[in-house]
Amino acid sequence: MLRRAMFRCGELCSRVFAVEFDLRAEPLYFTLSSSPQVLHHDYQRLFGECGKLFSLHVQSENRIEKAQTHAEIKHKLSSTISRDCDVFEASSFIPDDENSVVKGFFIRDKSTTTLSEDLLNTLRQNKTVCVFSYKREGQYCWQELWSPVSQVKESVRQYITPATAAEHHPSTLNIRNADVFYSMDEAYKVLQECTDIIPESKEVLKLVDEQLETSSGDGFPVIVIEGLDATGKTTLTEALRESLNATLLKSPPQCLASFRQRFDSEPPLIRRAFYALGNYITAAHIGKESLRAPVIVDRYWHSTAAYAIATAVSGRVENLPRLDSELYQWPGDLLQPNLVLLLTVNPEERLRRLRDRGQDKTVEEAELELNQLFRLKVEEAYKRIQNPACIIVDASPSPQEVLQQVQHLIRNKCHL
Ligand SMILES: Nc1ncnc2c1ncn2[C@@H]1O[C@H](COP(=O)(O)OP(=O)(O)O)[C@@H](O)[C@H]1O
Ligand SMILES: Nc1ccn([C@H]2C[C@H](O)[C@@H](COP(=O)(O)OP(=O)(O)O)O2)c(=O)n1
Repeated sequence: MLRRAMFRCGELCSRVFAVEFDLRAEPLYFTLSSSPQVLHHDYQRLFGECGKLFSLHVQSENRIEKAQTHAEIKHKLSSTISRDCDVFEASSFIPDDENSVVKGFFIRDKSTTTLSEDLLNTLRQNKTVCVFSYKREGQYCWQELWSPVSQVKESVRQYITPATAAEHHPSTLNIRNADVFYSMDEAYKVLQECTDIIPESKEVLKLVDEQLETSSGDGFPVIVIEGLDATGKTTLTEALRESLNATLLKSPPQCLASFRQRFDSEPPLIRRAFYALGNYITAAHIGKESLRAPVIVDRYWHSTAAYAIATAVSGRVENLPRLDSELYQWPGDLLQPNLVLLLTVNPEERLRRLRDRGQDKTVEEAELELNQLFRLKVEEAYKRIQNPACIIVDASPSPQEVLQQVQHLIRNKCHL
C-alpha cells in the first residue's frame, strides 16, 4: 500500500511519466510495470549515469495549496540544491486525459553529499509531496517509493518501461481553468479560494463586482493592439488615440496596477486568474467608453491566453495545443473587440528596442535561447486564437509608417 493519497493503488501503472530532460526535444516518457524491461540508449542517459535519482510530485485536492507547494519546491530546489544536481521538470499523466497531470521534478544528484536527501526528507514532511527513488540493476531500472535510510520500509518495485509520446503533449492537458479561463466565474472562483492566503484577492474581487455593468457595445469600434513587449504597442496606441480622437484603455486596467506585482509573484493558477479578471474589468470600461468614442485597447484577452499557454507548454513550439484546439476559443462571456492587430518585429529589432529602453543588457546565452523558444510560442499562440482572430501587422518600419499602415486597416475593417 502506498503511504500517501498520491497515486491511488493501481493508478500508478496506468500513468505515464514525462521527464523534460532536454527542453528542445520531446520529454522522455516511461510507464511502470512489474516485469523488468531493457532500457535503450536515451533512457540509459537519464537513468544510467552515476548518482542518485529521485522524482518528486505534488498532489492535493486543494488546487491553491498544490500550486503554491509546487512553486515553493521549485524555488527551494533552485536555491538550495548543489551544483552537482540536475533538476528537470517531470510530470505524470494519463495520455490525452484532460486535467490528469500531476506536476513534479526529477532530480539527478551526482554529489557525494546527502544534501538532496536531506532536502527531500524535509519536503516530504508535507503530506502532499510524494518522493520516488530510482535504482539500477544492469540494463534495468526500477522506481520505488522513497524513504530515508532510517525509515526504510518494504516497497513495491515498479520497473521503468519506455513509452511513446501521446498525441497531446502532457503540458497542454491541464490548461483549461488552470492557466486559461473561459468564463469570468472560473477565474473569480480561484481568487475566492485564496482570500485567506492573499488578502489582496478580496480587494480585486471587490473591484470586479463594482465594475460589472457591461453593455454589449453597439457604439464606436473597439480596436485591440497586441504584441510582445517592446513591439511598439505604447507608441502606436498613443498615436492612434490622437489621430482617431479615441479613448485609450489597457488590460490589466489602471485600478489593478497596484496589485500586479503581488500577483506576478504567485504561481500560474493565481496569476493567470488575476489577469483574466482584469480583462472583465477592462471590458466593462470598453462597454461604457465605446458609447462615446472609438476605443483603443493596449493588450486584452489575446495577451492573457497567449502568454498563459506559452508559459504552460514546455519545450518546443510543436508542443502547443493543436491548431483546432478549443483552448484557442474566445470566452463566451467576454466583450469582443471589432479588430485585433498583432504587432510583430523580428527578434533582432525587438532586442534593439529593449536595449534602447535600457533592458536586457546582460541576458545570458542560455536564457536568450529559452526566451527565443518562449517568444516563438507566444507569437504562435497569438496567431492561433480565434473569434476574433488577430491580423498581423509588420511593426518594423518607422512609427509613422506603422501608424499609417494601421490607420489604413482600421478604415477598411471598421469604416472609421
Ligand atoms: N516603429 C518603431 N520603430 C522604431 N522604434 C520604435 C517603434 N515603435 C516603438 N519604438 C521604440 O521601441 C521601444 C518600445 O516601444 P513601446 O511602444 O514602449 O513598446 P511596447 O508598449 O509594446 O512595450 C520604445 O523605445 C519605442 O520608442
Ligand atoms: N491583458 C493582459 C495583459 C498582460 N498579461 C500578462 C502576460 C504577461 O505575463 C505579462 C506581459 O506584460 P509586460 O509587462 O511584458 O507588458 P507590457 O510591458 O506592459 O507591454 O502580462 C495578461 O495576461 N493579460
